[in-house]
Amino acid sequence: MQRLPLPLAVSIGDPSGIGPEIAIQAWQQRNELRLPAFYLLADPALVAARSKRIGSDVQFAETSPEQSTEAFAHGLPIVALENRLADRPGQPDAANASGIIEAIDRAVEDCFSGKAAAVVTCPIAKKPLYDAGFAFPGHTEYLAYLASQRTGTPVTPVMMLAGPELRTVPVTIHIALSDVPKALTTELIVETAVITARDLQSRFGLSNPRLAISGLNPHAGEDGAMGTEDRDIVAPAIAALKAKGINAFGPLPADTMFHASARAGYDVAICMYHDQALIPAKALAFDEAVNVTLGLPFIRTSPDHGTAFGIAGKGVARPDSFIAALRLAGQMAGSGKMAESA
Ligand SMILES: NC(=O)c1ccc[n+]([C@@H]2O[C@H](COP(=O)([O-])OP(=O)(O)OC[C@H]3O[C@@H](n4cnc5c(N)ncnc54)[C@H](O)[C@@H]3O)[C@@H](O)[C@H]2O)c1
Ligand SMILES: N[C@H](C(=O)O)[C@H](O)COP(=O)(O)O
Repeated sequence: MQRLPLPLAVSIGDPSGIGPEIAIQAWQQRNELRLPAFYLLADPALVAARSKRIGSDVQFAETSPEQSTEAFAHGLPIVALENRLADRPGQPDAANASGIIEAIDRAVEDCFSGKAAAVVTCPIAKKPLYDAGFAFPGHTEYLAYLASQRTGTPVTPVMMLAGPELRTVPVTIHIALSDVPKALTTELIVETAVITARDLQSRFGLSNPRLAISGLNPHAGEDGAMGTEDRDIVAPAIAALKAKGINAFGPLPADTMFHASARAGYDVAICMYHDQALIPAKALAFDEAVNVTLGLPFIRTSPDHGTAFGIAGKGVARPDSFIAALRLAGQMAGSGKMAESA
């Protein structure tokens, strides 16, 4: 008997966002797009209610991770959460936090226990989770926490946005812009770049990845005339990376490193703060880019967009970035073979 590939574990994200409907749409396109098998960790009642709301005739298969690859052919596999989730599109509610977090926890645990090949997360909104006491800036940091709890080893996560024409990594992530200069250290840049280079080799098959390192200030500081961080913090990090044999160069002025011919010169842009990295990635490929967490002992991808509360429940959300996240997770897991559907 041929063994079926391990499925991807998809966490439902914030149920008031578009997560349920992009998962439904992706499953409906599974055959034409030859998507890897996945199951949705969710409240089945929420997914059924959202399906009805958007006028979808999707079939469901309430199942277990172990049975989900087989079930994938016939219905959207749902692995039921213990917590209930309400179908109130566009109205985030801290009362859903337990279910949102349970879905993430179980997806990670399914990877560690060999039931799933990777974690794919639907978007969460940070504020309702913070209001419920969630102490992590986002998935990226929470997944690293779960990994270090599970393995007993500290884990530093790195956020990478990966699109067809550009990969970017923010060194500092979910912090206020005013806090960036204080948080930016030579050590943090080096650690982020080392993890990025290592994972591009091991998980993306790039034997000698080229890392373009941005500056922080306009014109990368213009020799200290517009800020000293580029000279005093970023440049020493690049020297340290070169000394480790990593193909890193910069600091590059951020405004001129993303045009087409500049992009041809590197495999990833290491940027100093969130928007410096995410604006070019999303501007170039909002419907195709994928958020990947590097540095984890398991694979995690996510669409590049958020909860899109304004369009949730209307049936107009595009599933493309989520589909790209499924595909990339499948490729990274090396499944190669896609689950055949009936
Ligand atoms: N992976 C994640 O969990 C993740 C990623 C990004 C943002 N967020 C969170 O999402 C929330 C909302 O963030 P935001 O408003 O800045 O960004 P957003 O991506 O949710 O929405 C930005 C704009 O793009 C549109 N849009 C987003 N996804 C779309 C899709 N699939 N199809 C069609 N249109 C789409 C929205 O309607 C909106 O106009 C925030 O709380 C943020 O923290 C979560
Ligand atoms: N910074 C990400 C983005 O804007 O796409 C997003 O908030 C997701 O972060 P997590 O994957 O850490 O939740």
